[in-house]
Amino acid sequence: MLKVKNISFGYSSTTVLEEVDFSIGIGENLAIIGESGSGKSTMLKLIYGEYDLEVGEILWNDIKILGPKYNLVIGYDFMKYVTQEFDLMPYTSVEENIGKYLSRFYPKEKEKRIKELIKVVELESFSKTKVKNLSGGQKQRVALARALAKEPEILLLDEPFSHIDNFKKQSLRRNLFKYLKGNSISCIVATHDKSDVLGFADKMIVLHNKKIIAKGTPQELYKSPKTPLIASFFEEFSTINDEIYYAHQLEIVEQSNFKALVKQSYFNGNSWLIEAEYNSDSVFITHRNFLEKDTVVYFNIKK
Ligand SMILES: Nc1ncnc2c1ncn2[C@@H]1O[C@H](COP(=O)(O)OP(=O)(O)OP(=O)(O)O)[C@@H](O)[C@H]1O
Repeated sequence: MLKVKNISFGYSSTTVLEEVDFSIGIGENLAIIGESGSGKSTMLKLIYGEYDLEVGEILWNDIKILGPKYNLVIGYDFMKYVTQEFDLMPYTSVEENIGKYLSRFYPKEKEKRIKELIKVVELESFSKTKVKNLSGGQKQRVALARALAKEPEILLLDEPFSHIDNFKKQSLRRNLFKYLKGNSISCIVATHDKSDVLGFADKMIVLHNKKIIAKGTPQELYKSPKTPLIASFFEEFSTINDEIYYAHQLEIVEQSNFKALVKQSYFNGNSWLIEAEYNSDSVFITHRNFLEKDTVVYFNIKK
C-alpha cells in the first residue's frame, strides 16, 4: 500500500503542494487530475523520491520513500516512473530498450518477456527498429513497456498517452490497464484526459490551489461535481441557479421558462452541442440537430 501522509512541498519558498494526504492499495489505479501547473508531476516526483520532503512522509508498505539527501541513486526497484520525456536509448532497438534492465543470464526468459511487453504496447512490427527512428507516440509506448519489464509493484505515469494518436490510444489504454490489474501492479496516472480516468481509475483526486479539493471514484465525482473545475474535466456544462448541469442534462423544448439565443452549433458525432446565451451567460445543450445562429430556443433541465 502507498501512503502519502500529509505532505507539503515547495521548490523554493512558494509551496506547490499543501497538506496532501491519500493512499492506494495493491493493484489499485489512482488518477490525479488538475489544471496545468497544479502540481501533478511534482506529486509523482515526490512519490518517486526525486526530492526531499520536509513536511509529511510517503510510505510504500513499511518502506519510507527518501529523496536524494539519503539515496545516492534516486528511485526504488519496486517502483517505475514514466516521465513526459521518456529517457530512452536512441541508437538501440526497441527490444534492446525494453530489455535494458532484464538479466542477460536468462536469455530465453528475457526474450519471452520482451515479446510479451512489445505485444502489450502493440509495437510488434518495430521490435528491431532503432528508437531514434520512431515517432513520439511510438517512443512513449517503448517507455511504457520498459517500465513494466522488471514488474514493478507500483507504476507512476505522467500523461502516459499524450503522444499517441486516437486510433491507437483506446486499445493501448485497455491493454495497459488490463495488464496492470492482471498483475496487481498499483498505478498512479497524472492526466488531463478524462478517457484515461473514466473507465479505468478506481479512485481519483483533484489538485487545485495546492490542495486536494476532491477525492472519490470517477462515478462519484462525475455525478456530483462539487465545483465547475471538476465538471469541466468531464464535459461541457452550464451553471443555472448555482447548480451545475452537463450539456446532456439540458434539452431543447417547445416552451419553458428558460429562453436562450443560439450562438453556435458544434458537430459532436451522434449529436450537436448547442452554445446559447441565457441571462448573458453561455449555456451548453446537447441536441440532435444543427441550429442556426440567432435562433430563439427554450430549454429545460431533464428530469
Ligand atoms: N524544478 C522546478 N523548479 C521550480 N519550480 C518548479 C519545478 N518544477 C515545477 N515547478 C513549478 O511547480 C508548479 C507545479 O508544476 P508541475 O509540473 O508539478 O505541474 P503539473 O500539474 O504537472 O503541470 P502540467 O499539467 O502542465 O504537466 C508549477 O508552478 C511549476 O512552475
